[in-house]
Amino acid sequence: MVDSSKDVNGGFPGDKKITVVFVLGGPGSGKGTQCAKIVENFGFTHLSAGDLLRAEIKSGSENGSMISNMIKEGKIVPSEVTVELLQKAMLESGNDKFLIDGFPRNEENRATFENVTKIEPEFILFFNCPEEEMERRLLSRNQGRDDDNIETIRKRFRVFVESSVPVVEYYDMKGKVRKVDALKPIDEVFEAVKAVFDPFHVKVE
Ligand SMILES: Nc1ncnc2c1ncn2[C@@H]1O[C@H](COP(=O)(O)OP(=O)(O)O)[C@@H](O)[C@H]1O
Ligand SMILES: Nc1ccn([C@@H]2O[C@H](COP(=O)(O)OP(=O)(O)O)[C@@H](O)[C@H]2O)c(=O)n1
Ligand SMILES: [Mg+2]
Repeated sequence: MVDSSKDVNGGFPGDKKITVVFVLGGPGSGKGTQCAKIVENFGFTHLSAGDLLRAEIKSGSENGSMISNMIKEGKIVPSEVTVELLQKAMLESGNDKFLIDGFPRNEENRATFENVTKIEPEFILFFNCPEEEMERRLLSRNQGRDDDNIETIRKRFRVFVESSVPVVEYYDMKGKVRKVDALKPIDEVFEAVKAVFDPFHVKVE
């Protein structure tokens, strides 16, 4: 018998509704920082595409050196790799609500996720931040990342403007973008983030 639920639910078991929020914004805009706070306050699982790719390098996967080279150059890793990692993490989590951070970063990311999972995001949380502030934050992030050097940062900003902003514009045309001023202090940014999540009644006590 053909299980048609697979076609409408991205391979997730049964007909459980899957809620996905894409969290976008330039490098250093505060996506990871705010996602951690959303997880503390609401019942979401945080999946950072960049973290999953870095974990894949560490695991000694055959794609490791390709991923590592692309990250050092600030380039976007082929979508089939990233979408597979995201889908695996979603299934393993057992949750039905996901913050997908740093994805989709280009049209190919967006189309591949849509084709593979058939999931349409609930909304896009977008952190708006000037480049000079993002540059300052990245240069003092101190997480030992190979790509937080000024040369790679400039490349990442360029990729953001050329490839990622068009994805945000695509969703903006659909009325799905919730834009937040990310230049403010962390707690003030989170106040604005909470206002975006509250109407969705997803808070867990
Ligand atoms: N609103 C903020 N004001 C000042 N610094 C911030 C703010 N949000 C995040 N940071 C800091 O900036 C750096 C980048 O934040 P991060 O959350 O890793 O951004 P992203 O995931 O978008 O690259 C981190 O060192 C973080 O502590
Ligand atoms: N969807 C994605 C997300 C990240 N990446 C790669 O991972 C790098 C770091 O992404 P990240 O989201 O951790 O970076 P930040 O925006 O958090 O600083 C990107 O510059 C890309 O090289 C990717 O190829 N595809
Ligand atoms: Mg991040």
